[in-house]
Amino acid sequence: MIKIAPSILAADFARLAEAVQKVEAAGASYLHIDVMDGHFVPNITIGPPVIAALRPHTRLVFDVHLMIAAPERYLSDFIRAGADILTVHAEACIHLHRTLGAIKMAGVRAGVALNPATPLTAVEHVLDLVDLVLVMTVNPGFGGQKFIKGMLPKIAALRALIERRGLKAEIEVDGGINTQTAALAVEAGAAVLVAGSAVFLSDDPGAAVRALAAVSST
Ligand SMILES: O=C(CO)[C@@H](O)[C@H](O)COP(=O)(O)O
Ligand SMILES: [Fe+2]
Repeated sequence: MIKIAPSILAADFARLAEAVQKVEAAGASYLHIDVMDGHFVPNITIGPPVIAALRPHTRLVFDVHLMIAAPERYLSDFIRAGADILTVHAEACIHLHRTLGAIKMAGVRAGVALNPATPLTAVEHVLDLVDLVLVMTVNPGFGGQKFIKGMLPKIAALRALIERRGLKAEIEVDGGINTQTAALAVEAGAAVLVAGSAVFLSDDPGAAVRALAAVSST
């Protein structure tokens, strides 16, 4: 089963609870929350207080994508705020193995993300530690960018590697996902689709979630 993870980056920040309830009712699995610090990426978004404020409004799994430098400094703040999955960038962690171990030790799911230019070898030695690998299909920092098709072979190679090693990590794709690119990503091996603009900039976010789920299962 393919999972849909709407990204609130494209939602109206003044009406987040309402936006989240719409996608939950439409059958979304995860709520993708993009945290940016203005250092690791050239943009600043939200932090733990906004996540904590949203937590009582939904039962969706909070899939927190940390686009921040040295994320190990803030793991406990995000867990306390309500994160269920904490994904750190391989490029942002000097001690990636230690950071992923700390996330698991804290009792939440661990994810590792890869920028488009980062090869799979960067996560080869931590794959057994993670619940999720996030393959960025745009350069992180902004919503509304164009899907990079050159990432499809990377997704396929990751899928093969995970299967060959008998691991359970989910492959999540993030950036430029719409009904067309969703089909390509799923065909390559993705199991979780993040979508911001395609969901929250549409007139009917619930219908957009259902459309993505329908495309990806055909
Ligand atoms: O992490 C990011 C961007 O850095 C994403 O999660 C975006 O929020 C996806 O937005 P769309 O490309 O779907 O508009
Ligand atoms: Fe993201």
